[in-house]
Order: sequence, then C-alpha cells, then structure tokens
Amino acid sequence: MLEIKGLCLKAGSFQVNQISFSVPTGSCHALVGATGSGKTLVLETVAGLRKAQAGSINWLNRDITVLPPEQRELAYVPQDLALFPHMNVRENIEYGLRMRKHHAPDKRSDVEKLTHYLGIGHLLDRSIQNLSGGERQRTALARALVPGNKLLLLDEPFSALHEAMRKELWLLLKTLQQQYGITILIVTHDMEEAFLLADSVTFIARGVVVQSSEKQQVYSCPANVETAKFFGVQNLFPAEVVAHKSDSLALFCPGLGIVLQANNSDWTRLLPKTSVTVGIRAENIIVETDVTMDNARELPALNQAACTVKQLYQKRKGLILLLQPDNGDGKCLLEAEIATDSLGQVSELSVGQKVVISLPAEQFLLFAE
Ligand SMILES: Nc1ncnc2c1ncn2[C@@H]1O[C@H](COP(=O)(O)OP(=O)(O)OP(=O)(O)O)[C@@H](O)[C@H]1O
Repeated sequence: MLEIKGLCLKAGSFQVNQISFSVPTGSCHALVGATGSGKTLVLETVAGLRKAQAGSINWLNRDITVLPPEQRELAYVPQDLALFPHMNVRENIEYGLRMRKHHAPDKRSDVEKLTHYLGIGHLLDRSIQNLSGGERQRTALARALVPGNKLLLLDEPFSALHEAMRKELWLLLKTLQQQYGITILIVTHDMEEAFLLADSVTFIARGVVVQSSEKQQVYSCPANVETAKFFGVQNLFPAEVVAHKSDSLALFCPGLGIVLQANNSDWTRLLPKTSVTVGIRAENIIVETDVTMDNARELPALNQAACTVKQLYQKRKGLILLLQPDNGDGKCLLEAEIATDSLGQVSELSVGQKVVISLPAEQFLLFAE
C-alpha cells in the first residue's frame, strides 16, 4: 500500500495542505484537479524530488518520506518524459538500470522482453530524436519498469497523444499493471483516462483534497459543485426547497420554471427556502420529440418541461442537444444526450424544434450552499 498522510509542502507562494490518500498495492489511483491545483507538486514529493514540510509517505510499510529518490524503489515518469536526446532507446532504458546499480547483463533479457511487449523491440538502436510521440511514451514506460519498480508515478503520460494512440496505451498500461502487479499513481486531466485506468480517485483543488474515494463514488456522489463540474455533470442550476416529505423534496427551479420532485431520503433535512444547486447528467435527461405538454403521455417521472432546441451536434457516444426551457427565466440552457443506439426512437431533430424533457426524480444530484 502507498499511504500518504497529512502531506504539506510549499512552492513559492503556493501551499499544498494536509493531503492524505492511500493506494492499495496493485491498484491504480488517479490524482485529478484543475490546472495549477497542486497535482504535480504532490507527485514530485512522492518521487522524492521535493521536500515535504509535514506529513508522511509510506510505501509497502516503509517510511520513505525523507529517503533520496533512488532509494524509494519507485519510478517517476514526468510530463516531459525526461528522455536523454543524445542516447538511443536501449541506452535510455538501460540508464534506469545503471541508476539502480543493477548489473545490466542480468537484466538484458528483461529489456528485450518488455520492449517487445511494448512494441518498441525493433527500435532499440533508434535515436530518441527520431521517435514518434507514442514511441517515446513507450520508451519512458520501459525505462521506468525495467529495473523492476513496483510503484509507478505517471504525470499526464498520454496527454500529447492523439485519441487512438492514447486508448491503445491505456489498454497496454492496464495489461502491464496486471501482469507485473504494479501500483500506479497517475496525474490526469482526462476523465475517460481516470475512469478507465483507475480504481480510485483523489480530486484536489487549490492544494487540498476535496474528495478521495472509489471512482464509482466520485462519479455518482461528487462532494460539491466544483467536483461535479469536473466529473462531467453538465447541468447544474439553482433551485429553492419549497417542501419536503419523508423521501422526497419539492424544488422550485427558476431556470426551468417548474417545481421538481427529487427523490433522496438524505436530503429531507433541507428546510423550505434553502437555496441549493441541482445537478443532472446530460445522459439522464429523457427527450420526447413527438409530444407536447398538452398531449404529454405518461412519462416515468413527474418532472417534465417544454423546451426549444437551440443547438444540436453529434458526439462520439450520441447526439447532444442544447435546450432552452420555454417557461424558465431564460438563463438556463440544458444539455441532453441521446445515445446513438436510441436515436432511432426519436424523430429527426432540428434547431427551433419543440420537445418535452423528463427529468427522472432519482437522477438528481443536490448541493446545498
Ligand atoms: N517552483 C515553483 N515556484 C513557485 N510556484 C510553483 C513552483 N512549482 C509550482 N508552482 C505553482 O504551484 C501551483 C501548483 O502547481 P502544479 O504543477 O502542482 O499544478 P498541477 O495541478 O500539476 O497543474 P497542471 O495540471 O497544469 O499540470 C501552480 O500555481 C504553480 O504555478
């Protein structure tokens, strides 16, 4: 287990405060957050390139907080990869071994095996300067893994690569992780990357941890509006509690111009007149194209609103609609997504078209201010 407890450090006027999270051995943990939130500083401190002011870092029950980088038994791949341009691929990879004082001849077969596996076995004599972005990434991974490191720290490793290459490397990394039993701490901006690679996630903002949990928990119950935005909750709008029952709340949303019913017994402590932010993901909004509010048939939930299509565009997973509620305050633009495989169930859509949306009562996220 990698265990980080109460980590504090300073870089110029920026302060990282009381960072704590743990990564079970053999799992992958993603450190996410907006640009400049302190992710790289945390990674550099775990790698031993920065000094912690307070707190501790334990790896496999060994306190490594003050050890020099080469004694930490981990590999760090920085954003710029730090490959040596004057060396070829093999020399770069074997440099990792020399740093560890491994006898290179013993490890030669590991170099061959791993580079073959990473698909760069044929490039060992190639100069670093003549590699593509993906080949450089693979070389940096090989250099990190060949000495037998079981903890891999990766700082946005795939951000410079195009989508297809990124996906190929995600799968490769996942397989390597399982095959070699590696523990990974990865900094990323890419939610898809975080959700595909990681088992758990820590969200950092302004140098402090906002939420640290299993990835499913961060996705389904983000801690606050900032985390919700970061984890792709496209629709966040203000509302006021108007009434509450034992297992549901009635909320007035000026943006939609309707009273919504939201089902969640956790929220019933919220008193009438409390201001909240309501969130719902685009894919959870049901769009009905062949009904109007006058002839709206029975839909799965109460929360219906007439809307006008303001914009629509195709995305990888479906059709995105930007919808303006007809009876709202004019400030709310909702994003709805119709999955590609459901497109056959709605008639052709166009800008200016009237639709009816339904917001399932159990799909709301609620954030009290
Ligand atoms: N040596 C330094 N001196 C002064 N300030 C620094 C130093 N290193 C980092 N910072 C500042 O600390 C803050 C956090 O930096 P850090 O690199 O950890 O951010 P990050 O979350 O990794 O961002 P990004 O996602 O853009 O890489 C930033 O405001 C940065 O400018």
